[in-house]
Amino acid sequence: MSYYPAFLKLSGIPVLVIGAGTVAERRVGPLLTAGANVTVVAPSHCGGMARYFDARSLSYQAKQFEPSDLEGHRLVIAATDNSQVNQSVAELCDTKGIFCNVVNDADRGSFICPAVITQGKFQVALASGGAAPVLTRWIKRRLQSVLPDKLNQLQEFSTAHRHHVKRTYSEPTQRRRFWERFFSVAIHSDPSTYSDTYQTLLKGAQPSVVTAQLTLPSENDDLTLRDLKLLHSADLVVGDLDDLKQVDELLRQDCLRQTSQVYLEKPANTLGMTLILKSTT
Ligand SMILES: C[C@@]1(CC(=O)O)C2=NC(=C\c3[nH]c(c(CCC(=O)O)c3CC(=O)O)Cc3[nH]c(c(CC(=O)O)c3CCC(=O)O)/C=C3\N/C(=C\2)[C@@H](CCC(=O)O)[C@]3(C)CC(=O)O)/[C@H]1CCC(=O)O
Ligand SMILES: NC(=O)c1ccc[n+]([C@@H]2O[C@H](COP(=O)([O-])OP(=O)(O)OC[C@H]3O[C@@H](n4cnc5c(N)ncnc54)[C@H](O)[C@@H]3O)[C@@H](O)[C@H]2O)c1
Repeated sequence: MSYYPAFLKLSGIPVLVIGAGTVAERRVGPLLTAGANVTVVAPSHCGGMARYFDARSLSYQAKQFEPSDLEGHRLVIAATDNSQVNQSVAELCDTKGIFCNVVNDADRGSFICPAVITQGKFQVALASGGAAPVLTRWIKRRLQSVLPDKLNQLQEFSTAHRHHVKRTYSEPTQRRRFWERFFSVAIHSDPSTYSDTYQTLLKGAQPSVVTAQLTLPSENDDLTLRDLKLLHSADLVVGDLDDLKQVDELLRQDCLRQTSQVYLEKPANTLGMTLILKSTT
């Protein structure tokens, strides 16, 4: 059995969270952001949970869970530190056809909560089928360091121009190609240049190749987030054999590596290389 991934619309939907510790707190923020009407039931709460108590769509009941608390709820999170309570919540939910997440046992619940990276409307959700949550968290951190930080603006720009592109290109394949070319250039650019790139590509012109000269610290641990992102975005990297070897694991598998003796002057104890970020010809 594998899980079916989906994004839920919870605006105005009553959701019950049982328990008010650190794990319940991690659930409540995203539920409120999604517009759910959240009820939290727990005899005590952690410090972080208190910041949500002023929210109009949250009600906190300082008491132990009782089966009647489930009435009227469409989604339930069993997040107490008592596995027997969590299990009986799950069983009751099963009989009532309510979807239930059990934070201490994926198998007992009917859905699991993924690790999420959010940039505006853009969401990346990750899970390991309940098998390795800490691995999931670790992969999320890795992804965060390589994802461009302007996804939000890129999404807003493409949403605003979607209908125009649809009118310009009647064929879905043409539209997809147009957007792929646009994103491949825009992802490395400042949002102020999106309009120019868009107009240029609409006219059918080829965007120019974007290059970057990097001088990097000799230890990978000292690389900045910007360096990591640039290295990961590169389609072609030109540099000394030794320098290339050192950054090899930070490059994408499909990135071309090219060794060259001729290289820019670099300070001692640094690596140097030329990155071709996107060649669209
Ligand atoms: C991804 C993330 C999302 C989130 O929770 O928001 C998440 N766990 C995270 C972190 C984390 N989890 C644990 C530790 C402490 C390390 C340790 O002590 O072991 C840490 C680290 C930390 O807290 O920093 C321990 C743990 N987790 C579960 C169990 C029970 C079990 O495995 O049986 C135990 C043992 C408990 C015990 O021993 O008592 C179960 C689940 N954890 C899930 C999600 C679901 C499966 C997701 C998947 O498929 O990968 C599921 C099934 C529950 C669910 O669906 O709710 C979040 C990263 C948040 C982020 O960084 O964004
Ligand atoms: N899913 C995850 O990511 C993850 C991570 C770490 C731990 N866990 C598991 O989640 C459980 C909860 O972790 P936590 O750190 O939030 O615990 P916590 O001790 O901080 O909070 C437990 C909460 O449950 C409430 N509670 C206890 N009995 C209750 C009852 N009968 N009715 C209503 N509320 C009740 C307490 O008042 C408290 O608010 C842990 O026991 C652990 O097994 C899950």
